[in-house]
Amino acid sequence: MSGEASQLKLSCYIVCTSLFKQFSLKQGKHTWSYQSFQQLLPPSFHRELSKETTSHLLSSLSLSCCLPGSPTDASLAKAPSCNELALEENREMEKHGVLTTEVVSSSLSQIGLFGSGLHYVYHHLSLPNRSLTDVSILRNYVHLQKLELPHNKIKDLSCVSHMPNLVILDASHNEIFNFFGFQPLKNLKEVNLSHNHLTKIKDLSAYSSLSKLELDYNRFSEISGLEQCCRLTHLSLAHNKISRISSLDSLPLTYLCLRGNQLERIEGLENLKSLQVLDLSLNRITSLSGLQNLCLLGSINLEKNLITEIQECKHIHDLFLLRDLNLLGNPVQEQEDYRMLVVFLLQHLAVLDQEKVTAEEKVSSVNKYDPPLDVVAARDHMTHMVYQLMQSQVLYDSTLPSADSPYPMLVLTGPQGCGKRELGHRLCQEFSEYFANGISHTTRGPYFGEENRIDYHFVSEKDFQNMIHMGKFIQTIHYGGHSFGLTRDAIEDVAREGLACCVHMELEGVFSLKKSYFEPRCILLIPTQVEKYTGHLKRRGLYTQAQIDMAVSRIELYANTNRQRLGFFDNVIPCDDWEETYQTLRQVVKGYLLLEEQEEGGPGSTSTGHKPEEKPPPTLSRSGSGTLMSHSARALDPSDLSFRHYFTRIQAELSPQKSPTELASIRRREQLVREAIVGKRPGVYSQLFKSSAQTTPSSLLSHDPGTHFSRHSSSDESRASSALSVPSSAGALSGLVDPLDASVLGHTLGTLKDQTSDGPHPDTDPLSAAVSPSSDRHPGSSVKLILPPIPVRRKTPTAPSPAPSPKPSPNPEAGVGRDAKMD
Ligand SMILES: Nc1ncnc2c1ncn2[C@@H]1O[C@H](COP(=O)(O)OP(=O)(O)OP(=O)(O)O)[C@@H](O)[C@H]1O
Repeated sequence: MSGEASQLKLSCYIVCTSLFKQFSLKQGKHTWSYQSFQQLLPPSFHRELSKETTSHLLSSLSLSCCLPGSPTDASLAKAPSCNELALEENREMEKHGVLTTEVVSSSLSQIGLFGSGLHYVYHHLSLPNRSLTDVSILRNYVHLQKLELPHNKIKDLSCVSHMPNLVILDASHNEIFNFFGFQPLKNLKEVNLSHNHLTKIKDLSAYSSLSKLELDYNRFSEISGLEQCCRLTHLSLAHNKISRISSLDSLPLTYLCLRGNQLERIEGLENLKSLQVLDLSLNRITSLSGLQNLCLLGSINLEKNLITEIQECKHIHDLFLLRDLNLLGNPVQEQEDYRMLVVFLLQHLAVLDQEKVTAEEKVSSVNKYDPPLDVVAARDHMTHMVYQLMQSQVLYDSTLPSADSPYPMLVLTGPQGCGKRELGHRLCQEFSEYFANGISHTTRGPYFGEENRIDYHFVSEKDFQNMIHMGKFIQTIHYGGHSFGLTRDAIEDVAREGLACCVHMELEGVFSLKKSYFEPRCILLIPTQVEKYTGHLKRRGLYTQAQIDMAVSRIELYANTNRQRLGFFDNVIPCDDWEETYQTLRQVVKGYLLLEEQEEGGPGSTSTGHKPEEKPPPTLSRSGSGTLMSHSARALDPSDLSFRHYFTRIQAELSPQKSPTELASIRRREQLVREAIVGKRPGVYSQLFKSSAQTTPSSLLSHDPGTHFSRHSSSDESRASSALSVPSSAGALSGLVDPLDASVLGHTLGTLKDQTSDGPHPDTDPLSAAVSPSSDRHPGSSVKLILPPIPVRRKTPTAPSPAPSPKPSPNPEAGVGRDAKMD
């Protein structure tokens, strides 16, 4: 048959069937003759529609037909009486739930699909809610593709065996006992047998096209027989009696519903890599374990189960496509902060417990449970500002911020135990004319060999809290279960000596300190050989494994900060070898102090190179109580020009370099001040002087938010310029110190971690090569150095030596708890 001819036949077929439907609706059962059938067709079809075709069409539509040669047209005359009888009979059958051809005829529909020249007819029979018990007549409807028989009383579906083209079958809400009680149909894709009386899933391997299977509200107690359904993507077995998930392992399921069963654990789903929607509501599940591999999962319904722990969410923490989670009706909901914690743990969620997760919820959960460093610092800073403002105001004259150069501070930062404290002490000892330690307070007890007011001010938690409420602190942090904080008095003590303050602290402390009006120089000391660093921490014998892990994990935090915040650290120094680190550090500091050339200046110059007339007042002494004996009377004496020069110089040297814009601004302001003083232009500055003369001490403190902002905006600029100046300041070290390339550090740290299993190779280690100063190793640096916890000389300062190298502790016991530096 040519393509054109077959197309024509198909068209005839569509027309015939629709005519048939019209007539059967109007006239009940008819007996059709070939002629009468032809009369109904448009003339264009007459030639093409042969007797055979007509016969075939009519029989396939279950029409009783009278073709020429068999019963004649004359028989039509008798038809009405036959019909009446038949109608009566049909009514009787319908009463007993038997499906009749009339009912089928009235419900049958064909949907013609036309597209790109392809004509296709889709046979659809829908008979819902008819109280049907017997549908055996359907065996004649071999062309059916979609059969819907829901809400009837059907027990037997064997007629379906005669429908080789059937694609969709809905026999839900019936009385079927026999699971798939019909012959395998290779085209069958979707089957709904929900709400029946099925008890056992039989082997469905012959139903090779099956993709959707709904078996809710039956009596299944186990899942089986589906193993070979290699196209099954949608499976629903809600409200059965299933107590174990099994036999689903190899299926390409994207949707699985096991709502309302008797499941106690999630199992057997590990390999359902395509699963996107999972409904396990109304079960007895206690843990989310078993879901961790389902990386395409977007929706999980666990409503009304027995999940009690929020920590269970860790099992689905890495499901990055998960958007919808329902834990309504689980005991876990009773827990405090439940919603915020879940939102925090599952940041990708868009809907939790049927309620949209807002961006605000996500931000506040992060700020609460894992606040970014900026947030921690801002909170800390705000707390201390508020408490300070609540006190009667004291004028801290020594550290009072000046318009041009802030009070000089040097911060050594890096992960715990990286040696920054000892390095700071040694630095203050060597450069005692410039620096003294700013001593923090802590609530932790002293380690063996540590001394109160030298290593820390050791205080109780209660005292620490009182001090916070008294507005004593500039910044505090909570680290390793203890509180640490730097007081304004600690800095003021140093400043009154006319010295710059050197402090050591963790990264959060630096962030917080930088929020205050202080603009510290900040040096990052970072371990680059993780194994060596870990070994060093272990040897100290002070830390638990968890503390060591935390310290090690924070290396990445420092490296990231260095990578992401250009200029945050003024210098980065690897600290794998204590002696080398110190040599690098002192060179960096000498670079800050511009001491290089003067040191080379010949026999007349001092160890640190400053000119005799610029030397500050005599070396520091301590009172018996351990506090610094103040020289502040002399130091702050405005008539003492030598100090003023010295102090201004230190300030200038330690403060970050000014950008051309800042310098221009300063010059403009100086000009205005000069003019105001000589009475030339009584402009803005005379007003400023007037108001500042009238200001209360509190407004003189930089707590004034306005002051803060203006200073910070300028300080940001200057910090940016200081960032740019890092290479140049390192360059000033005549090639001794290579400024660390942040990207190299980040990269090499990663590489290093990979290498740790093989153990570090200090000599060939590319990381060491990348970050270590280009200077040769200090003589003796390979010797295992044993430092006393506190260098003895720090307590009774003597004249600084050029490069005091750490010596073994005179008291061997002093080394306990503070073992050799990283060798
Ligand atoms: N005021 C402060 N602000 C922020 N961090 C601080 C402060 N004081 C101390 N720290 C830091 O807290 C961490 C814990 O201090 P602790 O004295 O217990 O460390 P440690 O074990 O002695 O190691 P380290 O040798 O690094 O000081 C250290 O990294 C320390 O530098």
